[in-house]
Amino acid sequence: MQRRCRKRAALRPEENGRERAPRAGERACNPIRVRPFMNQSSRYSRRSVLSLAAGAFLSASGALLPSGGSFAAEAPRAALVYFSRTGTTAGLARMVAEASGAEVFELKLVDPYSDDYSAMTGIARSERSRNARRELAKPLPDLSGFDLIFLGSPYWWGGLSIPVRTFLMDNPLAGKRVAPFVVSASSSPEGAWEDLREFCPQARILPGFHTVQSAASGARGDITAWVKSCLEARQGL
Ligand SMILES: Cc1cc2nc3c(=O)[nH]c(=O)nc-3n(C[C@H](O)[C@H](O)[C@H](O)COP(=O)(O)O)c2cc1C
Repeated sequence: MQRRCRKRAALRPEENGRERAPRAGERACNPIRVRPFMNQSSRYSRRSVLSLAAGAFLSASGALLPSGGSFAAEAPRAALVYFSRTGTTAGLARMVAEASGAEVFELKLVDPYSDDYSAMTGIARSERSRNARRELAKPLPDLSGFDLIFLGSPYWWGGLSIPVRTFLMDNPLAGKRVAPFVVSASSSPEGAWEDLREFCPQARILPGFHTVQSAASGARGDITAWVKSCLEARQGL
């Protein structure tokens, strides 16, 4: 896992931040496709009806499958919510989605920030100091059917980005397991984990993943291992 930790005093944006324009296709995350359980032309033999009935009974009674997972734990109930301004978090989100099969929701702004870093960074800093919101474009993710939420954000001014903070103000993810991943130019991610504890006091926050921007494109191995640990944590609860 990529970690480059500095003291909190160093949690400031890089003046000549090494942001870059998103690469072609970087925002195109693929939502999971759910295969229908059975197609219309399937024939319901007596045997298949019996095994369906047995499955329903075992599921209702919470019995375990031979693999060790319960029927409920087999269902894809992971979602991925992220914001990315210049594409780095989006690239990580794509890796997380591929490793987890999570359904992907990208947060977008009604009034996006300027592409010019120096023009927008002071605005974001002021928003953070005022605990201000930045309105999100609809439709917003409906996470009611999910129990594990991968949450991706760039690191802004010592914490989560304003759009992710805005999302959490309205969606504190109570009762969910939250698996955060954060990318910064150089700072330690501690402020992001602190934000999460503040905004999601009733969520179970799993150990997060952090990388610096310059290492993000090479993080596939580390982030895939992290996703696996989050999925295992989900099954154990
Ligand atoms: C408003 C703003 C504030 C930032 N603050 C920090 C910071 O405190 N520490 C840091 O290391 N990087 C900081 N950065 C750099 C971003 O974390 C970094 O460029 C990140 O990769 C951007 O992710 P994205 O491409 O998904 O938008 C900041 C960037 C912006 C735009």
